[in-house]
Amino acid sequence: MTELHDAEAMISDLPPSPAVWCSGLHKRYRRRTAVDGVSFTVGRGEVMGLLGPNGAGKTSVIKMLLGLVRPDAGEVLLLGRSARDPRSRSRVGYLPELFRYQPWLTAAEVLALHVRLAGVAVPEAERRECLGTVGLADRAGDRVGGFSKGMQQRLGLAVALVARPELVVLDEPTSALDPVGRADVRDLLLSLRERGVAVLLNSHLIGEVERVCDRVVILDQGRIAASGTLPELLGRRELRLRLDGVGERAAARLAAVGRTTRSGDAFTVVLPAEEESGAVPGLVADLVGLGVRVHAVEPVRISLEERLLDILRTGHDEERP
Ligand SMILES: Nc1ncnc2c1ncn2[C@@H]1O[C@H](COP(=O)(O)OP(=O)(O)OP(=O)(O)O)[C@@H](O)[C@H]1O
Repeated sequence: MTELHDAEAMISDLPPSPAVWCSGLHKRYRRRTAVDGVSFTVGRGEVMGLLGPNGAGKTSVIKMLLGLVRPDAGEVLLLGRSARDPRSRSRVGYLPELFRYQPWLTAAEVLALHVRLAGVAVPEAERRECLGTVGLADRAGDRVGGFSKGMQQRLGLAVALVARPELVVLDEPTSALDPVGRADVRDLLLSLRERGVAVLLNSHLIGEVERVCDRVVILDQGRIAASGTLPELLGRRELRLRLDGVGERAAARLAAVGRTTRSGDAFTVVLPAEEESGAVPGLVADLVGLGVRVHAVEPVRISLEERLLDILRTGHDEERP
């Protein structure tokens, strides 16, 4: 008995298992490899963004995580349990990319149905509040068949949230929403994080991902092209210059600072991570000394969109080993 209590005490002292843990996921559809060795974790209370071009494998990964598509290889644990275990599934909320709800049911009935399916007791007042959170408070008694696409997506969000999930997986949750609806979803994601709910968000709206996500995984052709926290991914700074009269020695001086690209008189130099505060004034002084005319100098931190395009163009994340 004491030993059992000791074991329970030891387990309760352990940090909670990640919301999502997956390792070596592979999926082929006939000859086409859709997902090729994808591994990542989503911590409890973490908002993680999945980014990548059309066909990169994002939805396939999500479906494998949720047990909706069987991986050819790889392992998945949701909330510390197998993805097929009903005990983990009942604590996961999911909004699919292509959503459709029973058109003959009212919004309130759809929520009641999903609460029953999840096997969780959620009082009616709480279900109504959930509809209010997604802006459907006054449509609870209306049939879903008469809802606009955006309203159906809002209902889908309510379905994903209503059974008090510990992990919420949202596949393009704002694709049908108006700008106000998008801003509402952003607030919703932040409030989920505050409550310790983990979120996996697949979205093409990079600005949205940049605002709400703690960490990002970038998929390209079924593989992880880059991943990290936003500061890790965006930590890179660049120096943008407009110069004329750049000869060989000046070009070499620019290249000595970092990788340099040129488009006409516009030069972009990647600044090293451990850039000394004197590096930029020193460079400008040297360029002037080499006869270069300096029209503009602007150090910038790149946006997630620029970073994403850069990673997808070069095929890998040059910042990381
Ligand atoms: N059921 C299927 N049968 C055959 N091929 C599939 C199937 N589902 C996905 N694929 C293929 O797998 C690849 C990845 O598709 P997936 O839907 O996972 O990409 P995605 O990153 O979610 O794309 P998007 O941003 O366009 O939604 C694509 O080449 C797609 O054609």
